[in-house]
Amino acid sequence: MSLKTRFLLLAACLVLLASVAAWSVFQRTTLGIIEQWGERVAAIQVQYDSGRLLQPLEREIALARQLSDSIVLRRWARQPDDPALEAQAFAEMESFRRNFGDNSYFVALRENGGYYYNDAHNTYAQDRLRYRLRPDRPADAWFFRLIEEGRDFHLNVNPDVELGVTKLWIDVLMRDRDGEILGVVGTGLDLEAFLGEILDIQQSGITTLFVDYSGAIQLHRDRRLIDHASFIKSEGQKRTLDLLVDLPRDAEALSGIMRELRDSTDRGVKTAFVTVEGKRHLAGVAFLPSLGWFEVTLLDLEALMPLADFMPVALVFVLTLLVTLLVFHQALRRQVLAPMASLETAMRRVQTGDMSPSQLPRGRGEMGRLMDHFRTMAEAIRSNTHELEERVRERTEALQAVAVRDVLTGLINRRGMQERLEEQIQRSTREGKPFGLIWLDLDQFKQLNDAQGHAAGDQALIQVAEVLQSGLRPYDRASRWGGDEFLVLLSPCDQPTLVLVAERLRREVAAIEVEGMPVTVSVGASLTVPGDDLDDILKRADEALYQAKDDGRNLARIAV
Ligand SMILES: Nc1nc2c(ncn2[C@@H]2O[C@H](COP(=O)(O)OP(=O)(O)OP(=O)(O)O)[C@@H](O)[C@H]2O)c(=O)[nH]1
Repeated sequence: MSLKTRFLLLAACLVLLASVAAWSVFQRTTLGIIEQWGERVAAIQVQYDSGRLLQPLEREIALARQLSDSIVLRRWARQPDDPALEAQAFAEMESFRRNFGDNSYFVALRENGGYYYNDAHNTYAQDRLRYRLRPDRPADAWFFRLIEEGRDFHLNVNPDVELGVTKLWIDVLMRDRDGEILGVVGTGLDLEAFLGEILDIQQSGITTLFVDYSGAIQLHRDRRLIDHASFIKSEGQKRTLDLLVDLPRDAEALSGIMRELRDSTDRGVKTAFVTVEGKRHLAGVAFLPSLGWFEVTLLDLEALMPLADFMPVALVFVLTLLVTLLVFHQALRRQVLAPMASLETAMRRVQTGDMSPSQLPRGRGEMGRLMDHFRTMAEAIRSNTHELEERVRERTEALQAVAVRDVLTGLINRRGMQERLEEQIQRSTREGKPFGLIWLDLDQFKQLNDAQGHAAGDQALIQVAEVLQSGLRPYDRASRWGGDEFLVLLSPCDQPTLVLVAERLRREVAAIEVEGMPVTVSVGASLTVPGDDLDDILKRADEALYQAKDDGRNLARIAV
């Protein structure tokens, strides 16, 4: 796997890891924001709804209390059959009827069990005694229970059997001076109208409801959930808050909050997260001591502040990560991968022996230093290699020179002469110019060796070489062909020159004397003709030399 792939994989893994971590932090943070916001909204909503409920109710309750305190009414309650007291009481009740919000009242007397009622249309002006309350009739149980429990004030949601409507009844006990209960008075508010005013607010995601001490639902937008005449029912029969929440622990939490609020003087709002119909809700609970009720506001957090609203933030985050990855990739490519690729190419060139200077980019930091080091190293290798090559060339030339030189005489040897002859034949063929070859062989050299010793023989050879060397033109060449034989190359050359030089060389050698003994040579010379190869010319010169030997030695013979 290449470095680039590995780095990108690593970067992708890191980005992925960072994304997961960031997503979880993002979710937690947004959830935290939503929760904090929800708690504040719940508190405001609860206070707002409580205000809306209490404002109209408190007025009605105050009026009902005034009615229960009426001296006229109390006097009549003790003697309901007294027509004079009844007339006064009816007049009093009539004035209250006009003041009640629903323009209706009820008075239920303990003395005669009479239930008196008149409505907004003054329907029962002549027939206010609607019926007699009976302990054995379930519909009248509220009256007997209130008296039994001695509850001075109670709100009761219950159908009006007579009228066929459901009302929110404000029940207030009427007592005489020594506290004896005379009956129950109050008014009934049309539940539909009341709910329409207080709870039927179309605010999606917000549900407000009111529950009594025991958690039984008293007011709810969904009428089916309202628990009628809760206070006369046993625990298991009531429609309570537990029905709304999905989990038992949520119901327990809400009960706990209600207990806490009821038992403390803190009139604030307490909140808890609950699940309603599978959705997470924030429940705000407040206690309304004047009613003995609790207000519960359920906020559907997902509906009020959908997590999707935070998506642009998430999108910006993801885009930032992608841009970071891109920038990282670009930076990696520019600052590491590209210089490394150039470095690798340069190294490969050095590896293959290409020592020409490499075009490496100038870098900064570690990469720049690496480039500089490589440049210095390549330069050192280049100069060392050059020096080495130079030495090898010199040594080779020296070896070649030694290989073609005769150690004794200092002339070029047979091999050196052969090379020159090859070159000369090619040039002569190319230029069409002949060259001359003179072959010299010492006469009776064996005798000199035998008579004067080998060193004297060597001396004779050296002196002959000196004669040849000094008697030639700069572009002619003399060589020791082997033993006591010498070969002289004359180029350029013509027949007269060949004859002249061959004779001169023979004559000059003949002047040499070693250890008192004369040294002579026999000479065979030949001039090349077009088309000659080396063997042809050597053969002709050799034949001329033999001729000189045959003719008596110390003679020069020219081949024709
Ligand atoms: N001192 C010495 N003698 C050498 C050297 N190389 C060859 N010789 C001798 O040279 C002699 C050559 O003899 P030959 O060419 O056979 O005959 P020659 O005595 O010269 O007689 P001709 O050539 O017929 O006149 C031999 O005795 C060799 O030993 C050398 O480097 N130094």
